[in-house]
Amino acid sequence: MAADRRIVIENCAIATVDASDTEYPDGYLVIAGNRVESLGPGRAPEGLENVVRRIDATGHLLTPGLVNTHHHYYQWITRGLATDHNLFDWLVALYPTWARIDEPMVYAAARGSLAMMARGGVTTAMDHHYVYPRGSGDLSGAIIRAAHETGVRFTLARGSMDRGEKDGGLPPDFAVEALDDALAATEETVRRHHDASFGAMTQVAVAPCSPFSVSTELMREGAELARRLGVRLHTHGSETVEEEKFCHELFGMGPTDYFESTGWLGEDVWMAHCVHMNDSDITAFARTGTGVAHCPSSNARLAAGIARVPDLLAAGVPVGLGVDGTASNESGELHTELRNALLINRLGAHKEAALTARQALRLGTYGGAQVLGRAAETGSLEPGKLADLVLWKLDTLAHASIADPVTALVLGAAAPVTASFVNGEQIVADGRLLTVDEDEIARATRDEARRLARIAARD
Ligand SMILES: Nc1nc2[nH]c(O)nc2c(=O)[nH]1
Repeated sequence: MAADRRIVIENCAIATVDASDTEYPDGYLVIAGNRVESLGPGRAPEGLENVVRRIDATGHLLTPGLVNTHHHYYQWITRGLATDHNLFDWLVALYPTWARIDEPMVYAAARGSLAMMARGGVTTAMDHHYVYPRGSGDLSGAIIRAAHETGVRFTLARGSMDRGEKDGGLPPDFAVEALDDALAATEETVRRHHDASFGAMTQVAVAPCSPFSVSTELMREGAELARRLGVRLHTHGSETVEEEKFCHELFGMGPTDYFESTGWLGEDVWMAHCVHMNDSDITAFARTGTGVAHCPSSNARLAAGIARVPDLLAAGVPVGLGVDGTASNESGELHTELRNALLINRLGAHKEAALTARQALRLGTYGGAQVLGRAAETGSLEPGKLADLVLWKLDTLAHASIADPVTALVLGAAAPVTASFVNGEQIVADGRLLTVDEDEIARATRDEARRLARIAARD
């Protein structure tokens, strides 16, 4: 894209989610090339050159694009199973099916997961993929291809499991990789796909799965690998009481102390869930700058509990939002997680003082960019940052009578996306993806879900 091609968006409310939470009830934003050039109250400045498009956004709220910080795309083809289980029982029920996935299945599932999020305003996505059956093909390559086709900014968290049942782990032995294979494949994925430059569309993180599916050696050596290669670290942590018990029994300490002992606290680390954290765990996260991916719907679906998000934020811990895998959050949408984060946290200790609508929007945008290490590039609307942004239609039956647009977005029904831009390129128009064919993806994911179910039933 030529650097000076301009798109002007006018006549909308704007929530910038900058450090001062600046908002304009009626404002404009100018995109130049792939960046936000200017924004403010009233009309755009006169005399701008190379304006290729003007969008009259009357009735809309403009926000930064949403950032998803935790997901497992392959689960798109195992949704709606083991619906009344807690985490460990759910995993034990699903591992045997997951261990049969192959490249076409993972590609289809990734396309489904990405399409669902992108049409709902996600502009930066991630996938924590940790199931790599022997001979299943280039799964990481397939996921990255799907993200590229969808047009979102993307982090692949290259996951791994090497602690099978025979080593006291939860997954069956046939579902895990050998330690050296996992490390070598992770390093190769980083070397092939990670782009460290400003505005990168693809990044890779090192992401062993969870304390009960990964050896202590893989945790330690994974951390060393990530730091040698200069990439981020991601894992599941403190999700359930069962995990806490597992850590005490096997390692003689709770999950946070275990993570610290293996090199897993730091500014380059973010962890999914973090539900069962005591005060000293929260202090350790704050002291080290470790980030959290809060997944309210999944935590409710698996009866994991309520993360202490207000305490994490008060302590200064970076917190973003996560859909989590769609086998534990069948909706697969992130914009509804803003609402769920607010509502679920009000059921916790802080009650009505838990989270405001603006804090929920910040979790889903700037907070997510922070935990993915990309806050200098995306997550807020500021001159010089990447033009990753969403126009939410709020003059609908569902929203028009709510005066405050941020409240309408967060507490109202899921708002339609009129336009979504990544890097200044439009990927959604009137709720439909411009980059991929949603109906074709729906058919492909149905077919691959059926093929996987047949193979799993046969083996
Ligand atoms: N919610 C989830 N938690 C997990 N822990 C683990 O080891 N795997 C998972 C998962 O797929 N979802």
